[in-house]
Amino acid sequence: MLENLLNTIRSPEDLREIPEDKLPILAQELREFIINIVATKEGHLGASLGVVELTIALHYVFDTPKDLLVWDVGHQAYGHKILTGRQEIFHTNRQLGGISGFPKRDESEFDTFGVGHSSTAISAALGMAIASKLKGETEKQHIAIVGDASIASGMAFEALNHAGVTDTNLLIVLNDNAIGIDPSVGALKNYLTKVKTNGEPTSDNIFEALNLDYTGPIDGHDLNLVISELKRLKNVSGPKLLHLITKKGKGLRQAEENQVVYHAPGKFNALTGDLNPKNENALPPKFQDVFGKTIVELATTNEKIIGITPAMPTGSSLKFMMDEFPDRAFDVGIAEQHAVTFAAGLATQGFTVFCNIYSTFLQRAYDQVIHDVCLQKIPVIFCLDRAGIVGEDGATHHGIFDLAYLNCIPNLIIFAPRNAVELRNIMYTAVQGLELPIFIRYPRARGSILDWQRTFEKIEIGKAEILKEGTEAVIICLGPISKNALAAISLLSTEKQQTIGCIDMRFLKPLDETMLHKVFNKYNNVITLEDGTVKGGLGTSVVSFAAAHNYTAKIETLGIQDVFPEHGTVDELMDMVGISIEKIKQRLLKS
Ligand SMILES: Cc1ncc(C[n+]2csc(CCOP(=O)(O)OP(=O)(O)O)c2C)c(N)n1
Ligand SMILES: CC(=O)[C@@H](O)[C@H](O)COP(=O)(O)O
Ligand SMILES: [Mg+2]
Repeated sequence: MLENLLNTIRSPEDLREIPEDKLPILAQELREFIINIVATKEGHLGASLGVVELTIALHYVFDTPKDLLVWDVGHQAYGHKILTGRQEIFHTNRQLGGISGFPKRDESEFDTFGVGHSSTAISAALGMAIASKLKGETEKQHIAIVGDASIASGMAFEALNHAGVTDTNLLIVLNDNAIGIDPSVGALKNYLTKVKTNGEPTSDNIFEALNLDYTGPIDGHDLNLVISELKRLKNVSGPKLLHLITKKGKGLRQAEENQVVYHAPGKFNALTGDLNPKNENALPPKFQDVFGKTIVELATTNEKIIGITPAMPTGSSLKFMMDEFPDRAFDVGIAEQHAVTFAAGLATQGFTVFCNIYSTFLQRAYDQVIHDVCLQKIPVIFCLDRAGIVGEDGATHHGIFDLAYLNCIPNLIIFAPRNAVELRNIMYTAVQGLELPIFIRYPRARGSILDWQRTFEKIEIGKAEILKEGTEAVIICLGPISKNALAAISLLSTEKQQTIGCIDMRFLKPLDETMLHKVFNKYNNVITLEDGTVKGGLGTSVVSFAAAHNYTAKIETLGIQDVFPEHGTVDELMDMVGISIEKIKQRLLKS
């Protein structure tokens, strides 16, 4: 029987007024609240459902916001948001102008650290703990809540290694549900499974070996037990780790049974838990599926082909290859740095390696790209999914920096396929052998071609394509965003349309200089268009080219201008940054 306890909570102070024996009722209400909103507004589901008891217990026991909670990734922090004053606006989660899907410092004083990318929480909380020590705030508690997949990442290990030699009020809560987005992998996962199976820590406890005070494993859904352990640990000095066993998706049958899908299920029926029916058969495929199916097709006839993903088999669709060729497809866990150098190592031994990483997560492995791949001209084939604006995940997840951060590195090729056929053909081309590493970037989107599985054709490296001739002005685009340019042109009067040309550069590197000479010899009005940051990307390259060759055409650069776009739909955000069809049309009317 529910008691509307949740409605009485505007801050954790209200929560602390509730008698402990009533908290399980609150847990049920909080779960229902999350389910009801995510069912219609979408977002991450399973992770937040799994930490409902932990979230209540943390805010019940600790004096938040004075005590500092740091959620790792933050996709599991919906309950935290709801209990910390955001219940009434939670329905705006991940929508334009609404609250962020992740903890964010300028959203609430309870959000102590901005997150989205994984495995940062222990470092951040340790930093806060050392700061408190230096400031003499000896009573202050610092708690990092980190998942089993995220703790296996290099950054988390680095932080554990440091934490173990400090004398700080640091508590690491390991929320172990044995899964990331996809099932967790690796030797640490096997170790944690052993600990769980035995029901007690092994004699060679890995955390104790790192000098952490280890407690667990305990049932993370036993609210009273979690509360009593947190109360006890509050009085234990030094760095400590509490190992909780939880179930991702807890409380919604389908989410418990199908944890991968219900990580972020889209819309579903809040009462039954069933996913809303989708008819995707008649739609062109997502770029990720073109990658996933094409790599299987290529690997079927070429046993040198290897596929790698750092923890995103489903999101990247490498799972198709993992099912078909398990010996040649690797999920290395949340380990982007390792994925890049591992790929390079394999490639030195004659393998043809596809390393698929979301554009935003490749930021983690920048040194590996420079030092382990490009400097040595190792021809790894990188597929950067989720390039450009990704939508509701927002600022932490947009893949808008890759063009700029790759453009300045020597010895690489950067290609943006305009459609599924080009993605397929560049993968085929890369398998034939390239002298340099290639970075193939594509968006979180569907293509536009239904019959995309055509006979493979080789793509000429560094060749741009004229999509439309004009007379006065030209839009120089990069890859899929050319769709917006062509659509914008088509909205103009027939006469105006004839004046505007459109070119898809396709390759940011090598830049098709022959094409650019033609452009600057023909047009006085040049517009560049990209779905990444202009600074350092296509816009910068075209401006530099013009300057180097003394061309005097007027150049305007459309793209993301020195801002972090927030969350919203892709269309809304493209409009805000000036690269939607409508905004391009408005710009063309001025040409
Ligand atoms: C650096 C980085 N790589 C990949 C991701 C994508 N990602 C988000 S959540 C997640 C799984 C996290 O698993 P875990 O830490 O066990 O938390 P759970 O979802 O099980 O609560 C992954 C791989 C990310 N956010 N950051
Ligand atoms: C929290 C996180 O980083 C992932 O869950 C991410 O939201 C996945 O993005 P896609 O939905 O684009 O696969
Ligand atoms: Mg997990």
